[in-house]
Amino acid sequence: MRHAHTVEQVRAAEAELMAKLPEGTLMQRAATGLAVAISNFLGGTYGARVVLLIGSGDNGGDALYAGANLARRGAQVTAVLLSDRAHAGGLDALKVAGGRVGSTDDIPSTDVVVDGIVGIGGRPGLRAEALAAVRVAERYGVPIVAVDTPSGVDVDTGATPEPHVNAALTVTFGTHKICHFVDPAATACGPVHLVDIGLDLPSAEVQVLQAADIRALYPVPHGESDKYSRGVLGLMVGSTQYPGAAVIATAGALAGPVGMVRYVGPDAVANAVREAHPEVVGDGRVQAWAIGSGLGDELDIPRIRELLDADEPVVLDADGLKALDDSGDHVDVLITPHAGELSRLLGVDRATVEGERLKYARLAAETFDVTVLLKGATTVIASPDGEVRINTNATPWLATAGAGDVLAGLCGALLAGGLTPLDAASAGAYLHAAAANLASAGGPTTAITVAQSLPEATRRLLS
Ligand SMILES: NC(=O)C1=CN([C@@H]2O[C@H](COP(=O)(O)OP(=O)(O)OC[C@H]3O[C@@H](n4cnc5c(N)ncnc54)[C@H](OP(=O)(O)O)[C@@H]3O)[C@@H](O)[C@H]2O)[C@@H](O)CC1
Ligand SMILES: [K+]
Repeated sequence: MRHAHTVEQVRAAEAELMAKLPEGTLMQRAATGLAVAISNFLGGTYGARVVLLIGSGDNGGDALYAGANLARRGAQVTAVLLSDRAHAGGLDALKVAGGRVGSTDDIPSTDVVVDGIVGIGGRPGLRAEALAAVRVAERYGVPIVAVDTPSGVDVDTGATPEPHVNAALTVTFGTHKICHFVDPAATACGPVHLVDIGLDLPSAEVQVLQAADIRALYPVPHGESDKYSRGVLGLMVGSTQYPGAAVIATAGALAGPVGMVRYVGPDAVANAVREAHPEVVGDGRVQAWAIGSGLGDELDIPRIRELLDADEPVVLDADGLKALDDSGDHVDVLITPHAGELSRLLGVDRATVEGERLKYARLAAETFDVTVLLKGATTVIASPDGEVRINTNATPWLATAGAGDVLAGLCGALLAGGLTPLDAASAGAYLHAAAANLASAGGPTTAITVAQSLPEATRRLLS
């Protein structure tokens, strides 16, 4: 599992550790790890040209000491000072090692720009001098390695309301920060390399589950299992208007860990579902419901509300979200909106939700007392008790019609298999993305191919 802590948590852990160590130790650890990462990024240091963008704080200090390290190993290192103040010890170390102070004129011919403008002490946005330097790097296509965080992003929310650095690599220290995982800031980080500096941290605000974590959650059948004990999922999806949604959501459900799938809907749609999936049966007792994909105008809001209030857990998606209200106990409900659907639920515009995905996923979880899976390049999952998980393994090729129906069916199957809404959402998002990676292999794919790739993605996870 990977963890992301808030700035406040990092500052507290840093203060505790600094009190036990000689002054400057943490910065030396950070700078050494940064220098190694930059050297690896460049494929060597001898003769490499490095420009450091230096702000007024310790983020600049990290960059200056790393620059000194690289200069000692044969790099030509130039610091561009963007403020009246710069970390004095770091600047001395750079000069002693043979580095020099230059200007933005040095940027076009450099191999890499190191963003030491601001880190966890920064406010969103870039001041004029910093912005001008970053624009030169962008214009000349010079890659930027960000120190700790890409300057200008909002570290604790992942929002990017103003201009910011877009990094080719971010090198961070001690722990991940929320901006490393939550879009749009996560995209601005590029790959993130974590340098351990020995911080002792409390439990994290945000977690990213890895393959081993998902494997441990997945409901694997055993010798005594039968089709009922593995879980039965009811599907209330698709309509005469959108019969394909039913076929696709069923494919997602059948590729999950259920023993049986029941379909409830118009006869014509049920026939289409059974033609594609003859193993599907009709109405009866279930352990969980997946409701909503492709219901169109045929959704029966009173019936959906009955199911939301019943004991069985529910995945509520797409048109079904219209039945959600903020009264009642919905802790066993998982909703799977995209930003547009979440914006309608909360009465804010879509761009606002897209700009602050973590904030609005949490708000919806709290308002409706549900677990929220907010779909996107990085998926944000927020539970009503405040836990947050991010899924980061998706491919942009997954943005294709019907992919959400596969996810709803799969999450329903995981709920019917006995997982909590938070775990079902985590495993569902992870496996959906893993299947999409297999289906796409770097090219276009379809929702049905993603569903068909789920068994292989699951086999690879479990083996
Ligand atoms: N914590 C740890 O464990 C460790 C931390 N370490 C490192 O220290 C970094 C944090 O350093 P920090 O506290 O000195 O703050 P930092 O981010 O350099 O900002 C400094 C000043 O910049 C200014 N400023 C603000 N916004 C701005 C903007 N948009 N554009 C331009 N300027 C802006 C503002 O000052 P102002 O100019 O407003 O007076 C602010 O006070 C951390 O990210 C990591 O790299 C490691 O060395 C080791 C372990
Ligand atoms: K930075």
